[in-house]
Amino acid sequence: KKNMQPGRPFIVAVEGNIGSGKSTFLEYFNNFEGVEVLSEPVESWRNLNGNNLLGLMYEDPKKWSFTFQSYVQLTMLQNHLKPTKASIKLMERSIFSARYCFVEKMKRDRILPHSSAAVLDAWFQWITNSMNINIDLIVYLRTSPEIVYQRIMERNRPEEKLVSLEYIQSLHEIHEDWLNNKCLHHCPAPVLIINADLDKAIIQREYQHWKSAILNEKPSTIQI
Ligand SMILES: Cc1cc2cn([C@H]3C[C@H](O)[C@@H](CO)O3)c(=O)nc2[nH]1
Repeated sequence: KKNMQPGRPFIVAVEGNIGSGKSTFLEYFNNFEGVEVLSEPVESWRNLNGNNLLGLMYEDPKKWSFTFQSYVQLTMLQNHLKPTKASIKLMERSIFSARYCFVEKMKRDRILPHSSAAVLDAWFQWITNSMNINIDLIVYLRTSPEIVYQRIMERNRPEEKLVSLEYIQSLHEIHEDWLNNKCLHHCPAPVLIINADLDKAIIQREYQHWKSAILNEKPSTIQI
């Protein structure tokens, strides 16, 4: 699938649960020429003028989820709009997973009051309707909750020590609803599902197999 407007890069969003191997995926494709990788701005979430919004959110979700997700939405928008000379822009997550996965989850858990969710949604609707937030392909790193939970514990990110298996399981279900079960919500692009339970060493073969579709190298004969 060639991207429509000449001069605009082919934009890929890598989606998946916490610990699903997005960084590993991005590191692999970062080596190819013409590719610009935009990682999730976790460091900004950890330090906005001295405030660790990520930490606050995990410590007291009811109090800080709106603040955190509001800033996430801004930083993801900045990534979407960031100009690039590269022909392929690989983004870690997107403004869509912010809205349809994480905010959705917090709404369902009643962590976000409807009033706060409504404000986040008003921003999301205005942004996505008034700007060109284009994505040409979503790569869904599909995992089993138990496996990624194990990886999260081993990775040992300080803010994530409070993450429960239940949280990971429901985030998995939400990703499945969004990207695997006939796209319950608005799916902004075709979805390529990769089995990301595979071990780091083996999964490189999977990346290699899908490389031409991910890098838009030739009209992909693969029906996604
Ligand atoms: C778009 C988006 C990414 C994202 C990440 N996170 C959390 C999950 C991980 O613990 C950490 C880094 O992805 O941030 C979140 O709570 N809400 C998010 N929204």
